[in-house]
Amino acid sequence: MAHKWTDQDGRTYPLAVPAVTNEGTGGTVRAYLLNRAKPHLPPWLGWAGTGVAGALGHWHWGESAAAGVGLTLASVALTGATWLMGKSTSQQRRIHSAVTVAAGSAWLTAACLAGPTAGPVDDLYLMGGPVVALSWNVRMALRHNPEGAAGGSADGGLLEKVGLARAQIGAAKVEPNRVTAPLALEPGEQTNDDVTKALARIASALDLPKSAVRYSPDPDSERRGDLVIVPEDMLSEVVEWEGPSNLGGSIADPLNLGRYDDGADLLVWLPGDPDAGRNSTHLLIAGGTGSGKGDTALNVLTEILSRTDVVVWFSDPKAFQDFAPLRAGLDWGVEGGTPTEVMVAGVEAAIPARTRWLGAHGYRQWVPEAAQTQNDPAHSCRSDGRACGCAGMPFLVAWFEEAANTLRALGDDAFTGIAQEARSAGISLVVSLQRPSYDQMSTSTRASLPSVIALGCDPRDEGFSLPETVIDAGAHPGAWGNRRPGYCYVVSPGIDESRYPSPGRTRRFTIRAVPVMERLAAWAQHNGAVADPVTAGAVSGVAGRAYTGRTADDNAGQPVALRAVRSEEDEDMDHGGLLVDPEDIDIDPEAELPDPQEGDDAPIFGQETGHKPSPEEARRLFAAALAEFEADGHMIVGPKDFTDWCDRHSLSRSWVSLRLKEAAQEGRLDATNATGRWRIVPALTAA
Ligand SMILES: Nc1ncnc2c1ncn2[C@@H]1O[C@H](COP(=O)(O)OP(=O)(O)OP(=O)(O)O)[C@@H](O)[C@H]1O
Repeated sequence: MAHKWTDQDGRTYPLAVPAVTNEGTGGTVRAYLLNRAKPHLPPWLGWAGTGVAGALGHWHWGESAAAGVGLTLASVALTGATWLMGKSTSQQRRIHSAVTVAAGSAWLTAACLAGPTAGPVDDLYLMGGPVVALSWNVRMALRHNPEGAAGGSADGGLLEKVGLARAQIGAAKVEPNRVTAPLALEPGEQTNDDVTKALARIASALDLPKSAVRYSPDPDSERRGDLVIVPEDMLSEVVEWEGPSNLGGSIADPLNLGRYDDGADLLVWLPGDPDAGRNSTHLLIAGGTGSGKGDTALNVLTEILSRTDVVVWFSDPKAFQDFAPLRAGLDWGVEGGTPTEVMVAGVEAAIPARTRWLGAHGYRQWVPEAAQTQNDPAHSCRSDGRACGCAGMPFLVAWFEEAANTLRALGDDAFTGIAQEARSAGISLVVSLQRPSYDQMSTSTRASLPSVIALGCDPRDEGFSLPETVIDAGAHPGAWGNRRPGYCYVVSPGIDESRYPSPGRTRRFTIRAVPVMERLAAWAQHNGAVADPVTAGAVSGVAGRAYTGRTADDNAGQPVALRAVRSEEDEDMDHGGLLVDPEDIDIDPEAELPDPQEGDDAPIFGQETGHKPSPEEARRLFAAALAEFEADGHMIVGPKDFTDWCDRHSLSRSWVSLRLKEAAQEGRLDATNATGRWRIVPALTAA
């Protein structure tokens, strides 16, 4: 009979599976029932066979004593063999098999020797046989129960195939392109680790990529968790950046960097949130060459610059190759080398000043209200409890592009210290690396960056980018290399931990994005925050003119607060004072300061070579050189910066080295974390 189905429009389709229909012949129904009953027949055939064997055995061996001994021994041996062979199966099945064989062979022995109808032998056959056969039928029926109610796994053998037999899958939650199945493992036998080790095999069994299968262990149980399967890669479509997600919002609002593979927004928070019990964080952007690190950084930076209560200090040794269109929106932008060292010193100086200010205004950590004028008596620094009206303090993002050299020069302890203290000062550090590996950044420095955007990398570097637990749960940025630009895993406070192993993708920046970025930078210049007097004062105290507020070539856009600081500086100068860190107040920077006039008269450059200056003249030249460096904003110096100068004045670098130490004792210089490098203490009277 042909099985067909006709739809409402009269179209006919062949049916792949033979259907049982009401109009079917008796033959069809019989065949169906026989088909269903077939698997249950073997125990009954065994019962019938044992009966026949008993009758034949009695006819043959009924009178033989030797046969009696042989049959008994054979029965014991068969039962023992069954028990031994059942070792690899479940305990329950082993006992069931052994009891069946023992009962069958004992009855057969009795039937052969005494006769199948003697005494209770026939009754035992008629009552015991069907019970044993039925027990096997029941066992089979339960094993095929589609709900898995009897304890077998209902995964169609998948878990057995991947070595997780006896684990149980609960009711799966099915969403578009995502199946989440709770998994319960065999108590005492299996652990969550066994599942993470089996993830690649599960992906293979399902014919999916490794990254499509993840496991989120239940933090409260070593044998429970969620198996998440995302069959289709919904991230393959490239999404271009068209503009910031929340122009004019607060930095406390999430930064929207792209999307996850289920279409959800990829969000990151930099400041903490006391209500949510979340701390502020520092962010590492890690990815191999061509992984889309540059575009990812642009996603982060454009989001930050679109908020009104944050300022950004940005160091880029690659001369703003990628970030040029946004430069005007930065409060301070520097290139690599010494200016970056100065920026690090600036951050170090800003930390205590900002922490003090936050504490004085009753903030335990930075919150958006701290960025507003302090009109709330609850956040007053006045002792009489009235509102103080102090200018607000915007959040500060200090960003170090391609930071490996900077961090190495700074040293682990110094960086760890800065990172730790910055969080309570309303400062987030953002660090990007050329290559995510431990030869670029030490373990302890890595550990002080709690958040990461991990883009494609070399498989050997996965352990650097992501925490082990996230890799175990199925995250593999190494599988992408540079073939999937913008694909990333994000680990950061505020994101549900079960999301950590889910891949996301940031947006792509093309040439079309450039004018939009330029408009954003111009917008930020006029609508974004400017450094508050406390931060600007602290950084000017170490960076002097190197700190520009906004960018070096943007005097018109100099922030209002900074202008205020500058005029305070002028006042200080009138009174012969200096704007210095309170800690430095007892240093007398006047001690060996060059006379500016004299400095002008004594040209640093253009001296006749070969003329060796007198010791007094040499010292004067040296002081003038320091003043010149300062005027240029070259605030961190070491002997190597004096190489040309030494040649011109026939002085040695070791002489310079000694003078530098001397100047440090006199307070003109301050030690940095790098040996032989000194920070010029600004002498605002110079130049
Ligand atoms: N989210 C994305 N979607 C699609 N393509 C992207 C995405 N991000 C970046 N790309 C593309 O991938 C390529 C490499 O990106 P990018 O230059 O940002 O990588 P990189 O990691 O910064 O590399 P390098 O370290 O060499 O500068 C570029 O052609 C870029 O347009």
